[in-house]
Amino acid sequence: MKYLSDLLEGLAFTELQGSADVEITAVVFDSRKVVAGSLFVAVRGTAVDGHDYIEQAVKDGAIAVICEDLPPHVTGEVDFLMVANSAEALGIISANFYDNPSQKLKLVGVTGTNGKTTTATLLYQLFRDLGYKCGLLSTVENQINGQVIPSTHTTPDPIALNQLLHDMVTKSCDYCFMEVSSHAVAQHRIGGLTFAGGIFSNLTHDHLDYHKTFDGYLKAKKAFFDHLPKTAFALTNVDDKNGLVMLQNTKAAKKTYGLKNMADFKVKILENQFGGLLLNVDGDEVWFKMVGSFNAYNLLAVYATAILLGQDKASVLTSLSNLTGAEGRFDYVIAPNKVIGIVDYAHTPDAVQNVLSTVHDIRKGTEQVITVIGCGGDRDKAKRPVMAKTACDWSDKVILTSDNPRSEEPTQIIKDMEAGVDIAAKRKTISITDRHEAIKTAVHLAQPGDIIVVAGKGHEKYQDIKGVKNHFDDKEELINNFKTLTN
Ligand SMILES: CC(=O)N[C@H]1[C@@H](OP(=O)(O)OP(=O)(O)OC[C@H]2O[C@@H](n3ccc(=O)[nH]c3=O)[C@H](O)[C@@H]2O)O[C@H](CO)[C@@H](O)[C@@H]1O[C@H](C)C(=O)N[C@@H](C)C(=O)N[C@H](CCC(=O)O)C(=O)O
Ligand SMILES: Nc1ncnc2c1ncn2[C@@H]1O[C@H](COP(=O)(O)OP(=O)(O)OP(=O)(O)O)[C@@H](O)[C@H]1O
Ligand SMILES: N[C@H](CCC[C@H](N)C(=O)O)C(=O)O
Ligand SMILES: [Mg+2]
Repeated sequence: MKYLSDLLEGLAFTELQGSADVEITAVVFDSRKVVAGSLFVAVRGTAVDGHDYIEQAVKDGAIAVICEDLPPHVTGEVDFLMVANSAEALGIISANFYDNPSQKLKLVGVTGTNGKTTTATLLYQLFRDLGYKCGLLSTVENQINGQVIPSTHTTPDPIALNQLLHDMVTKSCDYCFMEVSSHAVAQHRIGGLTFAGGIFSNLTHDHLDYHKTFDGYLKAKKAFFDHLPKTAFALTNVDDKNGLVMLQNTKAAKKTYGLKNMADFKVKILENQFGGLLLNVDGDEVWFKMVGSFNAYNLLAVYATAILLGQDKASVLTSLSNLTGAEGRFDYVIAPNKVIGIVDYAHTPDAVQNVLSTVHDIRKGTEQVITVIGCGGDRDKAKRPVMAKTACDWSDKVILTSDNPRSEEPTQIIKDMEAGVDIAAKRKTISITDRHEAIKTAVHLAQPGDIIVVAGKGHEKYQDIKGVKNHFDDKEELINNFKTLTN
């Protein structure tokens, strides 16, 4: 049983109208989810303002409201609590409602443009392998000790987040590894959480539709480190241009990792093949199953985190060497005629460049690289021509197609991509709007030994067209088309 007064710990409010001595049955920030006895938190969003729904929330049974401005006319016995920032208050209230679960386990957050899911998933797999009970919050899925809970966001909203952490504590988890998206930092979804550590992977072009400028995007990521407590560690990639910027104002213990620059944790790539990576990790040579130099960074970040969390080096390296990471990341299938199909979640210019340069580095000889790629609708338009150009720079043939068009016209998104393709590159490019047809065409163009890279959707099992999510699975498409080939 929770009273409003129990939820106010650590919350700075400017005014309370009412007694705070009321029992709260649920905390909600969406009026459509109000039940009798709810505390409704009115949040200003990107599309609408939650303050416009206070009246509706009260009609539906909310008995207390947190807001930045009082509504003009609300009738009934309702407590009002005024705050400077409702989104920030929602984080603190949610944590209090679930008895601050992040303080009862070790919570480690991973932020950066690319590599969050891979790093968080590897950490979860590693620590379970080392014998700990763990939770995972990721783009692909959430997990509590092997129990899968579908995920809707990279970082859930504060209520869902604290509820999941509370379930992890109930199930005796020692650790939780989570992704921290820039949207989540900007919207205070992680407000009220206590982190044991924060990891930064890299910062490249993405989400400028939301953050407007690269500097705005950088500041959102940096704010995560600015708010880490003294007791935490802040681990950054020194090879990234902004790696050290992230740590400028943190109170946490500063730690670095890198392949090129001086760092607390260092790795050297000795071999990079389809079969995996041979790395020298702080003096020890170890083979890993993960492919590509970008995964050397992910593996190093995971290794450094495990050491910072007090784990034994030999056990960590033994376990890590067997792990394969998250679904849909450099995930490959081989056809009867030896065509290789790679599904990868590369949906930023940097990720496309990384996956294709890795393929370039590890292919044996003159095999063609055929890339199938699209860009998401209702997302950063500036990355479209750059992703298409990068695909052309690193491939022998490129099929431009649809990703998740969402509310946009698929042909227009492809036109935006085509703008990045110069006249010389046009000759090796085809545009096919239907992603099924695009993958089928790639398979039919491929000669034995050729490599098809299907980029952008990775683990996703749907394609969102005009708000309807139709079943779609890149790997399944490759496998089905491969079945039509003979050896
Ligand atoms: C752009 C964005 O991030 N939007 C997120 C945001 O919603 P919003 O600000 O648009 O909300 P809104 O519709 O304007 O509503 C404002 C407020 O009014 C309330 N409301 C609204 C209508 C109503 O009838 N009653 C009511 O009370 C809403 O509940 C909300 O509190 O807050 C919501 C609750 O947390 C999120 O679900 C929603 O994610 C949308 C669905 C989304 O697609 N987000 C993506 C871009 C995202 O967050 N992606 C990142 C990953 C990015 C990466 O790859 O790095 C992620 O963490 O998943
Ligand atoms: N450390 C890295 N540096 C650069 N690119 C990477 C790195 N790790 C993975 N990638 C590329 O980025 C893609 C996405 O990786 P991953 O899912 O781990 O990132 P993410 O940060 O979780 O992405 P999202 O923000 O969409 O959840 C991979 O499929 C791969 O192409
Ligand atoms: N977390 C990323 C996912 C992009 C995946 C890609 N398939 C797309 O739909 O754009 C985003 O919200 O930008
Ligand atoms: Mg992710």
